[in-house]
Amino acid sequence: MKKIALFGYSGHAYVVADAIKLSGYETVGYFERAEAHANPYSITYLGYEQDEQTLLPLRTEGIPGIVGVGENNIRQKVMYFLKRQGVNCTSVIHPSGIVSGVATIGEGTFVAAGAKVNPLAKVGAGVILNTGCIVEHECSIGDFAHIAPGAVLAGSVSVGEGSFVGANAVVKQGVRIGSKVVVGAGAVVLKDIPDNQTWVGNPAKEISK
Ligand SMILES: CC(=O)SCCNC(=O)CCNC(=O)[C@H](O)C(C)(C)COP(=O)(O)OP(=O)(O)OC[C@H]1O[C@@H](n2cnc3c(N)ncnc32)[C@H](O)[C@@H]1OP(=O)(O)O
Repeated sequence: MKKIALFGYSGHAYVVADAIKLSGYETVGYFERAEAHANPYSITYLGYEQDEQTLLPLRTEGIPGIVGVGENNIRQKVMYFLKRQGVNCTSVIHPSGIVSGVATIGEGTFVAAGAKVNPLAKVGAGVILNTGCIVEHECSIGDFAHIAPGAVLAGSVSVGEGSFVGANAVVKQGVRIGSKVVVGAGAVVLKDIPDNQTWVGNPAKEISK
């Protein structure tokens, strides 16, 4: 059975833990700053990844990890740290997630239950494709982005690095969303969005942060 380590153990990490279990991996344990009070998956606590030696068993045995942190910046920082420490991240796809055979998914990317990734989509590293989202044909999603539950990206949409597309948002075909953008829940995005902006509503418009 393939082994994997989980980084983070709350909220989003529970969703990842569920998918890991259903995907037939053996979770060797979780890493967190301190042992979690709740342990719904009865996973062994392996320590804080920043403490020397805690990652040694993963390095020695070549066991990959996945970072179960919803916040894009933090997920990126932890993944970069792990890479520097010689620990690779791997993607996890829930058994009910559907990824086209001609789509690509980067390392450490999580595809949640019911998410669909259609042909020729290119999904970067450390991305969250959350529950039931749709990434249509030829979309391009930058590293460390998060497509929230139920969001729909129509054909050939691009989403920049570190951007967040909120729950049930809809993005019209061909629209280009920049980096570090926030699209609010339920937004309907009809126009390109420059980097670092927050857009909400239908039709979506910018709000100042
Ligand atoms: C598994 C998971 O849980 S994944 C996470 C899923 N969560 C989501 O999708 C939530 C996404 N977040 C949002 O939609 C947030 O409201 C944000 C990020 C867009 C804005 O949050 P904030 O910066 O805190 O803005 P704030 O709540 O102060 O609202 C600012 C204004 O925008 C409006 N607004 C905020 N969000 C939305 C929205 N989604 N749609 C329409 N209007 C909105 C507010 O009503 C407010 O308007 P007002 O100034 O006229 O009163």
